[in-house]
Amino acid sequence: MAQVKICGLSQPGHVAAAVASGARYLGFVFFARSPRAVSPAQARALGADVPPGVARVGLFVDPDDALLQATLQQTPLDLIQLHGGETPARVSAIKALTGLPVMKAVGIAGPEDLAALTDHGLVADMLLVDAKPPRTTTLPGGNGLAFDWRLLVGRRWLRPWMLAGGLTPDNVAQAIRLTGARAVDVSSGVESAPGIKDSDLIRDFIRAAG
Ligand SMILES: O=C(O)c1ccccc1NCC(=O)[C@H](O)[C@H](O)COP(=O)(O)O
Repeated sequence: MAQVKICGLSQPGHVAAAVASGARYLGFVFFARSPRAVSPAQARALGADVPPGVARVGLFVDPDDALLQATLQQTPLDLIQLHGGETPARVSAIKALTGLPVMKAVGIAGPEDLAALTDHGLVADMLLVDAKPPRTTTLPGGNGLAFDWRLLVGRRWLRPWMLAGGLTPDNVAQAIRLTGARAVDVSSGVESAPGIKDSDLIRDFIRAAG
């Protein structure tokens, strides 16, 4: 079974549904422009009763040190997800600053984007292989768009990786079969409206990834 990360959680009932269905990672978005953004206090409450073995992931977009420190003072996190234009050097600095493992998201639109996975694989603890956002959006992720999964066939990186981008309960099994992903990440595909998670879709997604 592929491990599942449910990203952009903001309601306790959806956290409970994700945990009960077997999610291994819960994503909390600390990016003000996102419809899924939560405050550190909200994230702390959402993650308070998470059982051992389920990781609380804090998602940031080009955060400065002050934001990271202020968030971590208020919210226990197990993994930092970086979803902006962070360089490998910045990833390394954030690991040192926070003392937490870092998952670096890399947007893929074509073969020319794959080299960034190799570069980030030298420093990040995990890689998130996501669709490159379209120029028309202000959101660096969570756009519900897939990329051509065939680009990943036969590729290997130094670090564990998750597949993301446009995954749904209907296509996740095929995506896993084609790419060999051992972990998958979803946001829009388990929502009934933009930013609104749906417990039934969360359950269906995790079952389909199994
Ligand atoms: O979800 C957001 O609102 C978001 C905002 C800013 C940066 C990243 C964001 N989400 C990133 C994720 O981890 C998503 O799960 C990933 O991009 C896949 O999203 P989707 O295609 O909607 O499943």
